[in-house]
Order: sequence, then structure tokens, then C-alpha cells
Amino acid sequence: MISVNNLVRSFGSKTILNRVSFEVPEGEVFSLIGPNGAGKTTTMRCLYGDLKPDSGNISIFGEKFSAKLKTNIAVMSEDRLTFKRFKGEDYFKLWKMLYPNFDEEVFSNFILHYRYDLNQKVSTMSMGQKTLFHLALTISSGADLLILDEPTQNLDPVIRHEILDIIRNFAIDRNKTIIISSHEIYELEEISTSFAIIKEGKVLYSDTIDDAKSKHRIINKGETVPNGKVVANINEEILIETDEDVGRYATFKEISLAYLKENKGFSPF
Ligand SMILES: Nc1ncnc2c1ncn2[C@@H]1O[C@H](COP(=O)(O)OP(=O)(O)OP(=O)(O)O)[C@@H](O)[C@H]1O
Repeated sequence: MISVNNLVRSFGSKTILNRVSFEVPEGEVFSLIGPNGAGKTTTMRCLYGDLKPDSGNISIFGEKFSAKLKTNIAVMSEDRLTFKRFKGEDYFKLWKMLYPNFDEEVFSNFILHYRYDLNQKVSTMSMGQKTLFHLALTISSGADLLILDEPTQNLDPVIRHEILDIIRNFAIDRNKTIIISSHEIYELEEISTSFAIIKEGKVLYSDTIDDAKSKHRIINKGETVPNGKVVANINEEILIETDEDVGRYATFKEISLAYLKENKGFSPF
């Protein structure tokens, strides 16, 4: 179980994480959803020890973060692989050294399937190739917790589809815990079991996808509003968190967008 409790982190006078809390049971694929600048990457950096929170607690598989845990956490960071002169081969050797359970067979399957040349400098790969190469390292690492910051960004639709299948099956078959940040709400519904919606450094809602769907209904404007919480108006409809049997069930996309929605519109003209 990964447990995050009341995480607070500021940069200068700006509070970026304002008491962020959520829990991720082992073997779950958990998504952090939120607008640009919401605090997703900052939360992830606190999780893998890259940033120290000002206050709050993080427990990973029942332990506080320590150097010892690092070999059990594999990270695909937003800035991808950054050593300019490193070839694919160099990253492979480095990850094999860092992760005692690195699965060479899985890694070479990736290399063969996607026709990578390990002699190529990773900095010269296209953005999509770099993303995929980083994913191959992360999935091969043998770590029990994978933290993936926008893992399908820059991938073409076919590879994206393959990768989503791989991530989902990987979590199920090998009981891995995966935390993903992404803006791709359709994709997240395909692979995640649970999620948190984060905005301006606060978790607005966190649940399993199935429970969230069963708790939210859409009614038309003008209909009697049931007991519960009105989340947002969506055009001519209203999304409500309620246990009453009214209107229709909301989709995951409608739920996510309603929590994220700003009530005012924007036009640059
Ligand atoms: N080192 C830093 N110094 C100052 N401000 C920072 C720093 N790192 C992040 N921030 C600020 O923290 C806020 C949250 O950033 P973060 O990268 O966590 O957002 P995010 O939810 O991942 O956004 P996106 O979806 O755009 O990647 C932003 O306003 C960002 O400018």
C-alpha cells in the first residue's frame, strides 16, 4: 500500500501542494488527473524522494522513503532520460546496476520488437522513441512501484495502444503498483483501477473508477435535484454525487471533466 497523508510543499511563497492525501493499494494502477500546474509532478517527485515535503507523511509498502526503497521504485520522469552522451547500451548497463531484479529478457523483447539500436545516443532519438525507451527500462526494472509521468506522451496511436495493454497486463499479472500522471482521460479509464483529481494542489476527489461511476449521476437542468452534492453544470446537464437512483450514470470522462471544470470560459480574443 502507498499512503500519502497531508502532503504540503511550497516553492518560495507559493503553496503548490496543500494537504494532498490519497491511498494506492498494492497491484493497483492509480492515476493522478489534473490541469497544467496542478501539482501532479510535484506530488510524484515527493513520492520518489526527489523533493522533500514541508510536512505530511508518505509511506511506501509500509515504510518511510529511504535510499533502500530506491531499488524498488522505478521512475519515468517528465524530462525523460537526460544524460546527453549516453547510448542505449549505457542506460541499459546503468539500470541493470541500479535494479537488482532487472529483467533482461523483457528489455531485449522491447529492443527487438521496436527495433532499437543500442549504439544510438538516446538524446538523438525522437521524442516518441525516447519515451518508449524509457518505458522499456522502467517496465524491465523489476521494481514493485512504477511512477510514470505522462507515459504515453508523443507515442503514435498504434504504439500507444500496445503500451496501454502492456502496462495494464503488467500490473495484473505481476502484481505491480503503478502511479500514472496523464491528461489522457480516455486512456486512463482503460488502464487505471483508481484515481485522484488534483487541482491547485488539493485533491478534489479520489476513488476507484467503478465506485466513482456508481456514485455520480447526470440530470437535465430544470429537473429536481436529488440529495447529494452538485459537482458542476455541463452545458444543459448537471453532474451530481448522489446515492439516489436519478437521471443517468455519468461516464468517467464526464466525472473527471466536471471536477476539473472552471465555471468561467476563456477566449484570447
Ligand atoms: N522547482 C520549482 N520552483 C518553483 N515553482 C515550481 C517548481 N517546480 C514546480 N513549480 C510550480 O509548481 C506548480 C505545479 O507544478 P507541477 O509540475 O507539479 O504541475 P503538473 O500538475 O505536473 O502540471 P503539468 O500537467 O503541466 O505537467 C507549477 O505552478 C510550477 O510552476
